Amino acid sequence: KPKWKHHTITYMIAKYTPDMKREDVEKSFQTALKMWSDATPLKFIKVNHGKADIVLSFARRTHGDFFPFDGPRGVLAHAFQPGEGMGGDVHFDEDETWTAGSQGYSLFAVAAHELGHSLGLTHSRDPSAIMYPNYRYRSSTQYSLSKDDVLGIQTLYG
Ligand SMILES: CC(C)C[C@H](C(=O)NO)C(=O)N[C@@H](CC(N)=O)C(=O)NCc1cccc(N)c1
Ligand SMILES: [Ca+2]
Ligand SMILES: [Zn+2]
Ligand SMILES: [Zn+2]
Repeated sequence: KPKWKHHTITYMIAKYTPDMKREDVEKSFQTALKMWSDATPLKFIKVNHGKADIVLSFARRTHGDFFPFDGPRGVLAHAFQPGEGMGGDVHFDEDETWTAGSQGYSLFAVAAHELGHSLGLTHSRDPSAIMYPNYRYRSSTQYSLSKDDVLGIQTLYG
């Protein structure tokens, strides 16, 4: 199972969404990353240019990989498992409405799920897990990883 060999992982926001304020995009990613770093020895460092392990961006339809997005709804985002180049990167479908509130899709909730993939996790059958395949709105305040998520991530980086 692919995983990051180093425990300090860099991330970069290559493109923002016009749906949200920049600081809300950054806060959504920061909160999602903190959930995973709280359950592991991993540390996440934001870099603003150059190389990064995890590159986060928004795109619609065909966008330079073999996984074109599908317009509104359906696929919301995808992430590549740990590795060189595109490994770890996350793409969010710009044809969705991204939000820090509750109208549209919660960028925090989707980022938390996608970053699980970026760290090496696959989908879970546990409906309470963030790695469950289907989206469920979660506000970033009263939200934590399920036992299944913690078990999964600690198997990789425990
Ligand atoms: C086959 C994959 C490319 C599907 C894609 C996904 O799982 N990305 O990680 C995806 O966007 N799945 C949707 C399925 C759906 N529209 O309900 C999803 O919401 N995944 C993100 C998500 C967000 C928050 C929580 C959970 N459990 C899942
Ligand atoms: Ca879509
Ligand atoms: Zn993509
Ligand atoms: Zn997924």
